[in-house]
Amino acid sequence: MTVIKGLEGIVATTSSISSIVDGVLTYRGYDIDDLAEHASFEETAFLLWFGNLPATAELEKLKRDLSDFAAIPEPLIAQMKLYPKDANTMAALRSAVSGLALYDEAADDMSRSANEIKAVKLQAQIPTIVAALARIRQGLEPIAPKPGFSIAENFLYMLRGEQPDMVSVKALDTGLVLHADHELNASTFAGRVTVATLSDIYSGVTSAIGALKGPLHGGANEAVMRMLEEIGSFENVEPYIRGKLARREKIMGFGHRVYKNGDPRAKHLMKMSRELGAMKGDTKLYDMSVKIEELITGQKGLKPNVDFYSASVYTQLGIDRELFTPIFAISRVSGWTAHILEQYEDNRIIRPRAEYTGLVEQKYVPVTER
Ligand SMILES: CC(=O)SCCNC(=O)CCNC(=O)[C@H](O)C(C)(C)COP(=O)(O)OP(=O)(O)OC[C@H]1O[C@@H](n2cnc3c(N)ncnc32)[C@H](O)[C@@H]1OP(=O)(O)O
Ligand SMILES: O=C([O-])CC(=O)C(=O)O
Repeated sequence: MTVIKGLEGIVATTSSISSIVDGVLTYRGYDIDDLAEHASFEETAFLLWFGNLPATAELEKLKRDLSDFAAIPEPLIAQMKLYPKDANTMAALRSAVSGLALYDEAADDMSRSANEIKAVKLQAQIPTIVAALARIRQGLEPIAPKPGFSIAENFLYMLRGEQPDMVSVKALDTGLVLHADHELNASTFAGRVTVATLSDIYSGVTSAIGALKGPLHGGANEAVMRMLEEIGSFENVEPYIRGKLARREKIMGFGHRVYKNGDPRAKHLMKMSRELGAMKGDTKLYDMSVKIEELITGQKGLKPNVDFYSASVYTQLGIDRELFTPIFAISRVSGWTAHILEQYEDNRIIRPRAEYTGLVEQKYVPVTER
């Protein structure tokens, strides 16, 4: 047996949802640069689920469905109020999404049409859950979703309790487009492994949230912000980063399993970070981030990934760092569910092998003789 640690370079499935070839990311054949510039998140989700950009009537129907499904069950809100206020937000999200299944009578209906509806429902309800968790943590009442708002607008509205400004809505919407799917990343793979046992879509998304939480994956965006806070000032960037490199510690938000010459999403987030800073008249976070990039790329040859500049973007939108990875989940649930639907279409249980390296030929000894 040849063991490839971390399955690097192993092709584990075919997929027609997104691809990364020569550093170019596409969703259903559309370049991410084109989508980031022109598409809304709702159009992007439709594209991932159904394989084509929606016509006007299809997009309007999807928006209506997302609005209609956005409310979450009252008993779930009551349960969320019982979670410890200082619980990890991704752990709370993982519990709440698992809980959603209990209130969906069609949770175990494995027909394509029922699963498509559940994909749209999960997409609609996860932003409501994240906003409710954020408010409950602050001792505030959750705010009900507003019909007719986009996902980005509704999320900021439910978080802040007031109509969000259009610059913030556009920035968040673009962020959601950029994070929506990414081939066979760890959380998508976790979701596909789960549903390949013919378990339900809620189980798949719950597994995926658990995998996204880790700091080597989606959790890196929160870790980047923690690092920026620890550094504190532009002047401290260089000594801080040099110290980390000397101790051979990882710098969060840098490096990637697939991209070796840079993540095509990072430049969009970098631009957004610069523009938001300039608009607010405070470019400190952007300037610090650029300096970190200079040092890491110069010294290690590592480039920023999608998580690096998203930290300063979200902070400049007034969002707490505990919500960064949940926001990633708000976007990525579109990709996870597209992959889950694809897995069901042509399923085989995913069950690789392990090379055994443990003890052999052990003889049982009764407990009293050990
Ligand atoms: C949405 C996303 O999931 S994007 C990724 C988010 N994660 C992060 O930003 C966390 C920081 N980055 C990392 O830990 C890694 O680069 C990963 C997890 C993204 C990729 O991991 P792998 O493909 O296994 O790369 P691996 O860890 O083997 O790195 C190769 C070399 O680069 C080094 N390296 C990789 N990333 C970093 C980093 N961020 N800081 C310092 N060194 C790094 C490794 O230490 C290793 O060096 P070595 O060969 O001397 O041991
Ligand atoms: O693909 C990966 O390994 C991680 C990543 O960038 C993502 O999930 O967006």
